[in-house]
Amino acid sequence: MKSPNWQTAIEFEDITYKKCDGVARIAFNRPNVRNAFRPKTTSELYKAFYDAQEDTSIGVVLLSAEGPSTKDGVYSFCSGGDQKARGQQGYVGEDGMHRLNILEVQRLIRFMPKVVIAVVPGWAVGGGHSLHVVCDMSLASKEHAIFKQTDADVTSFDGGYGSAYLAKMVGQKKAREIFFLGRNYSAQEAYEMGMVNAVIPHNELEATAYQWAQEVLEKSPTSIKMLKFAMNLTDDGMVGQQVFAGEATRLAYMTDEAKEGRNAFLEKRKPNFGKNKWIP
Ligand SMILES: CC(C)(COP(=O)(O)OP(=O)(O)OC[C@H]1O[C@@H](n2cnc3c(N)ncnc32)[C@H](O)[C@@H]1OP(=O)(O)O)[C@@H](O)C(=O)NCCC(=O)NCCSC(=O)c1cc(O)c2ccccc2c1O
Repeated sequence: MKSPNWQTAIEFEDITYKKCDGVARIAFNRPNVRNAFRPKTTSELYKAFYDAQEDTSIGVVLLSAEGPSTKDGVYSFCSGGDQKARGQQGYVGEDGMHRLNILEVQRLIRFMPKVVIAVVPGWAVGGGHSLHVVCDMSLASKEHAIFKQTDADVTSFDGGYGSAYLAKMVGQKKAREIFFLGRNYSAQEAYEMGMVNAVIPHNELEATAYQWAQEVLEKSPTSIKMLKFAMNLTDDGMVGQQVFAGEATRLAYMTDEAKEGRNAFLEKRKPNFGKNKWIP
């Protein structure tokens, strides 16, 4: 398989954002601080994910990371919120506002009608760990990926997908161990507990992620979207139902029946949905 010819989609400071043949690649680009995110990072992530969501040629997004660190050669996916940017009520951006806007990024990943794959080349820690949890699938570097939850070290707690959804993934006991002890877990251990789809030799990680994306792109876009939303639904309550039902409405709009309903209203007549339309 030929290697992807990535083209920069939008220039950012804290992330890179590229596209190639139906795949978008969004990558953290602060490797010297283990790819910690500050408000600028999260706002750039949001813009990139939103662009990928709106681009009808894109079916899969890879959430990856640049690296390694030029200081010590260590690879990281993301080490969570930048503790230097942390203020009293959140993470403080250039506008002085205190925000927790990584949660908006999480929701975009969760609800976008496309597959998001976390490509974990190194440390996935704190809010960075939660990000891989919320992605649809995770691939991890055999040699360098390390999973760790430090929320309870720094008086933070992702009480949503980062913990409760993780517990659905790895089981209650294991999720509590991950958060309560804050230990390091290798890619293999993460795979064995069910939070990583595959452990990949480091130098094959990006190519494998691109290959997985190409396999997804061969499938029916409608099936993939409805399957993602169906699997989300049971954990997302009424919002999950709303997202799934929104797509069901779109499918209904595409029928002759829906066109007749709309046309009848516009033509100020009674709709004629025809006979024998009550399919069992
Ligand atoms: C990730 C580490 C385990 C790596 O350890 P290692 O020994 O390899 O590296 P160093 O510790 O020496 O780090 C190298 C270099 O990077 C800087 N750095 C690393 N992580 C961060 C960070 N998160 N913020 C700022 N800076 C960071 C470090 O200071 C070094 O800089 P030098 O200048 O000294 O070279 C280890 O680094 C580590 O444990 N990092 C902290 C992990 C952490 O606690 N993250 C925050 C968790 S809370 C969170 O992420 C979070 C954010 C949200 O917005 C939320 C919103 C709503 C709910 C919950 C949220 C949430 O939980």
